[in-house]
Amino acid sequence: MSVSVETRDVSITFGAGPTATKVLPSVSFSVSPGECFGLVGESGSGKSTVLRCISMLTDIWTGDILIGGKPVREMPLIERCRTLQMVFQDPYGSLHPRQSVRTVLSEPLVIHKLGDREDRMRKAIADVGLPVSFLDRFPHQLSGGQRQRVAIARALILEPSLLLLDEPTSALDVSVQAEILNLLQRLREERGFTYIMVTHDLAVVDHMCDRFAVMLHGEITEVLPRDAIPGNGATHPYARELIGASLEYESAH
Ligand SMILES: Nc1ncnc2c1ncn2[C@@H]1O[C@H](COP(=O)(O)OP(=O)(O)OP(=O)(O)O)[C@@H](O)[C@H]1O
Repeated sequence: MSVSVETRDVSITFGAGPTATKVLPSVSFSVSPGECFGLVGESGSGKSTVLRCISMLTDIWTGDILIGGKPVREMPLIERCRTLQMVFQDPYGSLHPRQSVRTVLSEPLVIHKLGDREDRMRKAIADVGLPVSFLDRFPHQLSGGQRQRVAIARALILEPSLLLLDEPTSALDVSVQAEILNLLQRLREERGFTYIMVTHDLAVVDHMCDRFAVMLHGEITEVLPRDAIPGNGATHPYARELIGASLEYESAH
């Protein structure tokens, strides 16, 4: 259940005329099947936009995005949903307050006309470490970490190969962040998922990612292996500065 991802010269401009903003001038990177690839960089550098392009949440980009060698634009919606899923930062905003966990998890199964719904939902909820009784809970009856587990279960229920993770732990308490990262790590080991993970936290990259791209003003300055973090092996000045600041912060805490 692994898939490769390739972006080639992906570019996106929001707006038109004098207010047009080129948010991504040209982004190219490759992710191997089963790899966890991080996207880091300052706020507004375009990290989430890259995920939105890959997932086709926005489709006004130019260039090529291939998933398992197939252009994502040519994938029918149904196939795309069963290949890739996204997990967002804010588990409060991403779950409908009036929908029970059962409704949240059953919706994709109904849309995709999949059978054995109860079994699939029970498996998904157990896979994210929650009791089956939680299927009958509503979001307000869940903690932030439990909500994020439900959001991950929703992403898993169609058994995708690629998860796009947009700061999946940054809205959570520090103690809960590690639990969610460990859950994501375990799921990747068990299922061989490919992950592309946006984060502003290099400690998260160090914990989770095989390689990571450092973005600045919509461009990738450098792609580095995780083990470039401890000795600050970056060569681009901005990437060196980012890693240096993170190492300084870590040593002071
Ligand atoms: N739909 C849109 N219309 C206009 N501008 C947009 C749109 N979406 C994103 N942008 C702009 O694109 C830039 C990049 O945004 P993006 O959310 O990708 O950055 P980011 O690196 O993920 O930031 P953060 O870490 O703060 O989430 C920002 O300047 C943002 O204002």
